[in-house]
Amino acid sequence: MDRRKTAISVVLMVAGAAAAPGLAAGLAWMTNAIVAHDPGQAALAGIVVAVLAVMVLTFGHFAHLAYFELSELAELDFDEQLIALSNGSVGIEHHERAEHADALTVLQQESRQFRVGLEALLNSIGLGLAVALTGVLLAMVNPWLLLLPLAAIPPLLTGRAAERVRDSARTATAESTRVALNLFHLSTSARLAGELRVFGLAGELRGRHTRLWADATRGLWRAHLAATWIRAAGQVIFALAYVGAVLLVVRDAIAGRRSVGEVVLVIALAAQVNQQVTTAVTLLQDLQRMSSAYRRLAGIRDVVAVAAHGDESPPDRLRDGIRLDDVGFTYPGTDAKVLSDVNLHIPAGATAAIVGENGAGKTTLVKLLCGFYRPTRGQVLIDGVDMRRIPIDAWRERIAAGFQDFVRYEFLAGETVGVGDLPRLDDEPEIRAALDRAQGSDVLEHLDDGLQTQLGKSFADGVELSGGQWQKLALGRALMRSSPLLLVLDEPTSALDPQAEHALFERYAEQARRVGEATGAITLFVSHRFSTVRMADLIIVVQDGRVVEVGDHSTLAASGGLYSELFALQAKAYS
Ligand SMILES: Nc1ncnc2c1ncn2[C@@H]1O[C@H](COP(=O)(O)OP(=O)(O)OP(=O)(O)O)[C@@H](O)[C@H]1O
Repeated sequence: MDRRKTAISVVLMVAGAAAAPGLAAGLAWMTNAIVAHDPGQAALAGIVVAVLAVMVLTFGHFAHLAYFELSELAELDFDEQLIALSNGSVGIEHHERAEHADALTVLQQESRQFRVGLEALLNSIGLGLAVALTGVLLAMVNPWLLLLPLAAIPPLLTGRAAERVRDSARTATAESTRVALNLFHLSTSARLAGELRVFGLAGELRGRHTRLWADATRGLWRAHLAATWIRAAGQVIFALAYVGAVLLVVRDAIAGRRSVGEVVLVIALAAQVNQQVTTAVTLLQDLQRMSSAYRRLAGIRDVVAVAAHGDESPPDRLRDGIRLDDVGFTYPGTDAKVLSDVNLHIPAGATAAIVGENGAGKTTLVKLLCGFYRPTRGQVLIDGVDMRRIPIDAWRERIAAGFQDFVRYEFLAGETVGVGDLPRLDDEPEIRAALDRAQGSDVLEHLDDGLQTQLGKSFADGVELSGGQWQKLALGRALMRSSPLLLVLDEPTSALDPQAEHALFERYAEQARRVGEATGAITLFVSHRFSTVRMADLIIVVQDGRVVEVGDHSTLAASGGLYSELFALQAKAYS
């Protein structure tokens, strides 16, 4: 930040604000000189008035130019804090809470408020000086006139009350706004355009979007209306005081106790007090909005800042493996038990597959192992140590993961893979090796600049990939870390055809077993394809949130249980 620019802006603003009461005094001087038929004094006063008028009219704008950069930085800083807080938590539980989502929505909308609030803070310095000068000049004419600024208190109070009304309306309408924004995103995303056309959903989504905005707007409009009445009541009180002040001086002037210049001075100053009050109310609102935005930010920070406590380090290598001891789980804000009575041992070095029907709880199990959520019952033991005792950041450094709903990072192709292990972001040989392990090297053949190709439609020359190609890069990213204790693959190959998935896992499982023998690393994958699942050392069958069968393919296939049923169904479908 440029300190010189900030200093210049403060000086310009203070000078511009102080010039306003000076202008009133200059007008009084000029009027008296004219009444006294003194052309020299009148001309001099005229020049002073003109200069002050120019200062009043222009300095504020120049000051704004200078502190523009400062406001930009404030807004940027706010956005960065919001991004950091959105991703800075240990788990992701708070993302499920409606009040957290509401606070985030309001904050996203209020981002500009930090710029405005900062400008308000700077402007209040100038305003404070102008109010002080105005007070001194008024007191010089008649100390009773000092009561005039007191009449400014009711509008200030009503202004605050009005802003509170508007703020609670913003919170109350946050959900509608959030859902409407989501619909807007759905309706304008290029990726989803095809599906919307096929189902002819554009009109339906637009209709829902319009209804939600209308709901939100109605709520906000009612609050604005109430706020306007509240504010007007305060302004009326001030207007009465203004009329009283002018009458007081006019009466004195008629009685010959005041000069015409003093009448002009009081009229001009009283008008300025009115304006100062209006400005103060606006500034106060801006400051109030900024402070409530900061309060919300602090609230989010509290929710997010669940300390990454724990006094145990993750083991260098797994010896026993991972155990789930009587684990149960319910998503925050819901009542339904998604996992119950899960008792499971995944031995060190194993390649394990989780199978089960849609909604059985497979991904939830994976999320608990990644530490996104804590079990609501029981414990997850890593080599006998309760996972709660291992700082989650340290645990995450030792896991790697590929998810079905992976992220399409619009980076250079190499970086898209390299972010899987940030210290090796640009390590081309490692990136190529990871892609090779993911059997994704063929993606590079379609890219003119290989790993240096810019991906993504946000860039004019960015290359768009197919779903399967994006997924291969995501899988490469999951395989970037060289020595994770746990590699989780939650349907990361769903966009590949079954043969390709089978080939990939066959090769991968072999490597995983070799690495697993050396480091005890566990590979855990979720797949609906039994041709892949059958390769696992251990198959975990989940049904309605419970682990109902555990074993290898041949044992489970022969047992006549759920696994053999599902396996037979799929085998029949393919034959
Ligand atoms: N964030 C969430 N909040 C509340 N409930 C959830 C959440 N995510 C999943 N659920 C519920 O938990 C249950 C298990 O979901 P989960 O995603 O673990 O199933 P899954 O076995 O991985 O299914 P699929 O094969 O369809 O991916 C489902 O009933 C689902 O509705």
